[in-house]
Amino acid sequence: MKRITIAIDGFSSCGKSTMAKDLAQEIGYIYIDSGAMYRAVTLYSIENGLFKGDVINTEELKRRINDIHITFRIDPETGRPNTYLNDVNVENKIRTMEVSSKVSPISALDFVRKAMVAQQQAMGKEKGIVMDGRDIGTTVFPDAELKIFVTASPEIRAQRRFAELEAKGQEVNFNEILENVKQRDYIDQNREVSPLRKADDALLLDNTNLTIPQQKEWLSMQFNKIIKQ
Ligand SMILES: Nc1ncnc2c1ncn2[C@@H]1O[C@H](COP(=O)(O)OP(=O)(O)OP(=O)(O)O)[C@@H](O)[C@H]1O
Ligand SMILES: Nc1ccn([C@@H]2O[C@H](COP(=O)(O)O)[C@@H](O)[C@H]2O)c(=O)n1
Repeated sequence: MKRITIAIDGFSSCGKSTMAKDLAQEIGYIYIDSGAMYRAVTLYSIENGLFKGDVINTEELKRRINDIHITFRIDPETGRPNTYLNDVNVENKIRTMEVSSKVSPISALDFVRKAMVAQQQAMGKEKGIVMDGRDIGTTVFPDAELKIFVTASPEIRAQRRFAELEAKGQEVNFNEILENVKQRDYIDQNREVSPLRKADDALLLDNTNLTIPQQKEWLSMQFNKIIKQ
C-alpha cells in the first residue's frame, strides 16, 4: 500500500497530538510532535540560563543551536513516543506551564525554525509519517497528501488542558491556562516566519463538540479516502 505524508496543524491544545498519535498507531506510521521540539529548545534555554526573566539571549542560543539534539524514542510500556533532549528524557519537563509560557517567543526565532524544520523534513523524507504542529502543511511538508487544520474554542481547549495537567498532579489555574492558550495563538499567528495559518488545501476540523473517538473516526475516514485514490 502507498505511504503518504500527513500534516496536522492548528491552534494550541485542540487535540492535534491526540488525533495524530492515534492515527499513526492505527496505520503503522511514525508520529512526530513538532511542538515538542520547540518545547525542548525552550527547556534547554531555561536550564542553561539563556532567559533573563522573559528576555532571551538570542545570540547565545544561536551559537548553541547545533548543540541541541532532539530525538523521539518509543516508551515500551505505553507504546507512545517520549521526547529526548541531548539523550535525556524530558517528556514531562517540557509540558509544564513555565515552558508553555516561554515557547512561542522561542519558536518565533528564524534560526530556531530553520534548525527544527530541517530536522523535521529529514524525519519525513521516507513518507509514512504523521506530524502535528503549526506550519507542517504550509512550510515543512507543503506537498503532504493529507492536510488537516484543527480548531476549537479557546475555553474548551483551556478546559481540556486544565483537566490533563490536574490529572498529572500539577498545580494549575484555569485562567492562567486560558490566557496562555490565547497568547500562544496570537504570537503563533502573528510571527514573521511561518505564521500559523490553514494551508489552502487543508481540511478544516472544528472539534469543539466532538469526543476523542468521534474525531479519531473522522480522521481515519479522511485517511482512507486519500489512500484509496
Ligand atoms: N475531542 C476532545 N474532547 C475532549 N478532550 C480532548 C479532545 N481532543 C483532545 N482532548 C484532550 O485535550 C488535551 C489536549 O490535547 P492535545 O495534547 O492532543 O492537543 P494539541 O493540539 O496537540 O496541543 P498542543 O498544541 O499544546 O500540543 C489532552 O488532554 C487531550 O486528551
Ligand atoms: N510546527 C510548530 C509546532 C509548534 N510550534 C510552537 O511551539 C509551541 C508549542 O507547541 P505545542 O504543539 O506543544 O503546543 C506552539 O505554541 C508554537 O509556538 C511552532 O511554532 N511550530
